[in-house]
Amino acid sequence: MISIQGLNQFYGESHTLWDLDLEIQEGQCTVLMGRNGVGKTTLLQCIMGHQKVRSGQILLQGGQDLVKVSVEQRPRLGIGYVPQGRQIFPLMTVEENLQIGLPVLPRGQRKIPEYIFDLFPVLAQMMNRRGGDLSGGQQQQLAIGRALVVNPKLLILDEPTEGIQPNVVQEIGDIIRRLNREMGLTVLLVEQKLPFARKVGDRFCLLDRGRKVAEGEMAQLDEQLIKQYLTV
Ligand SMILES: Nc1ncnc2c1ncn2[C@@H]1O[C@H](COP(=O)(O)OP(=O)(O)OP(=O)(O)O)[C@@H](O)[C@H]1O
Repeated sequence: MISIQGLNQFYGESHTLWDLDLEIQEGQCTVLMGRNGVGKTTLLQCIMGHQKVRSGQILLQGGQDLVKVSVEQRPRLGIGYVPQGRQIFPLMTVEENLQIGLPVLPRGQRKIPEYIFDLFPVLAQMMNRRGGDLSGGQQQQLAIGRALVVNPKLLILDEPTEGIQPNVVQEIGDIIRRLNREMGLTVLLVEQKLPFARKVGDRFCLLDRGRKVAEGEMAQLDEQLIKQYLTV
């Protein structure tokens, strides 16, 4: 679905991503893992166009290079993004937060899809409440709902369980699995919690200091890799 080839990224003089290659396979849920500060968020931001890439390619199926596509165009290519920290607009209502993605859709199709309310009934109940009044878990559901408004084929999530109560974490895991396995969305997510990664992920990719150090089927993520690259 997406083929990342030879990606290098810098913050000023600081070389952050090094010659990164990664294949995001269609229909799979890939979990990007690694300790704090290894470059996971930066990689997602490069895919979304929020960070500039120094060299390398991010190829879509069909060969289009995302690096050459403007930030505004990327959601139109079927990519939904749930950023770290959710980025809900606190003074806007739930409905207005959801509507933000609508201009991406062709005229005549600019309607919040009903299935979003089937997935997250709480959003239907709280349509007129302000985003800032929602709990952390509800805001995360809103952030995922907002990303789904553009009818993505690829859903990218940056630490969707960060700062969320355990019962809601479970619910969000179930929803990501449904989106991936029942509705066929390809998923790429950053996740630090190992049980959650194992539950939702088909594949893992481990980063260390901006380089890919291991990848494979989730079952191949063994104790040695965990000790070497994940435990602190
Ligand atoms: N806007 C920025 N300007 C300069 N340096 C940055 C910027 N954002 C991140 N960095 C640095 O780049 C490196 C990679 O950060 P990044 O946030 O991508 O890592 P991460 O693996 O997502 O970490 P975390 O798990 O803590 O979110 C870190 O050393 C970080 O300090």
